[in-house]
Amino acid sequence: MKPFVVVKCGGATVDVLSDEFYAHIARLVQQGKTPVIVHGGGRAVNEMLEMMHVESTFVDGLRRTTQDVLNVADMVFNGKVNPMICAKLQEAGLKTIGLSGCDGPMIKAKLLDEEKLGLVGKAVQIDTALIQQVTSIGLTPVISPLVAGENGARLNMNADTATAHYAESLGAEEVMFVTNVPGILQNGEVLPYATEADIKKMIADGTVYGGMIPKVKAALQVLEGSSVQKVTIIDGESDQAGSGGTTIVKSMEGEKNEQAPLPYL
Ligand SMILES: Nc1ncnc2c1ncn2[C@@H]1O[C@H](COP(=O)(O)OP(=O)(O)O)[C@@H](O)[C@H]1O
Ligand SMILES: CC(=O)N[C@@H](CCC(=O)OP(=O)(O)O)C(=O)O
Repeated sequence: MKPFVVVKCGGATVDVLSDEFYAHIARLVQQGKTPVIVHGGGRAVNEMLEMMHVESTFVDGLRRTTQDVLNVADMVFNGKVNPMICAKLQEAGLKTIGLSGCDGPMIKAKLLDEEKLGLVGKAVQIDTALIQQVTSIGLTPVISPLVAGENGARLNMNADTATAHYAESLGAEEVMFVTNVPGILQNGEVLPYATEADIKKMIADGTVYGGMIPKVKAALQVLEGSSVQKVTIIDGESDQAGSGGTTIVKSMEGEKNEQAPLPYL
């Protein structure tokens, strides 16, 4: 089977992803890889919520989701962002299928912490057979971050977290978190590498905050006991899409990436 490369398109950058980004995804297919696109859309949801005068707040980078917020999020993710990414990938020469975690369902979830976060899901069962099936007939799946709750309910899930679940379940080779910054920044500089210990320290001292928190946690989750060999946080707006950024590694000993890093810091 062709190796899966899971690419998360962040909502902070999704409207302005460079043509080079989409060309990079098309090249992955030519190179015999199977890209799976998971997208966010947090910024577009914020804009729509503001227009509709619906309030929403974040706790450690996760959106507190009321039923009204969920309805708007569903409309924006599945009615706007997902078809837009599909159309761009089609322009780059790929055949696509738009999905959400509710299809299949691929992700079944229970409430993570109803009091604190409302209708946000925590995965209880992940089944990526649907991804295997659609990719086997040459389609590139583009997946929005809603997941299945109980009795047909939909729940919201951070797209970075959903990405980690899909990557682990698929046994992906590589995961790329594409966002609006050129990697993890520390004192204004991009870190070429970050270990688990660095990340814990940077969350504790506030260097990593907000939407970067679920991203680095998801990055560490996929490195934990799965087949994923390379996890990067990269900028999707530049014409260098697909290269550079911060590579997340478990630790510097036993480093498995082909580009052996220099002694860290
Ligand atoms: N150390 C850091 N380095 C870079 N960005 C950071 C850092 N800490 C927090 N951030 C914030 O995280 C944001 C990316 O997360 P988010 O807005 O959720 O993006 P996305 O929509 O791509 O998931 C950046 O735009 C930046 O504001
Ligand atoms: C629970 C939760 O936080 N859900 C996110 C899902 C979208 C997302 O993760 O979008 P980004 O990629 O833009 O961050 C939200 O509603 O914003």
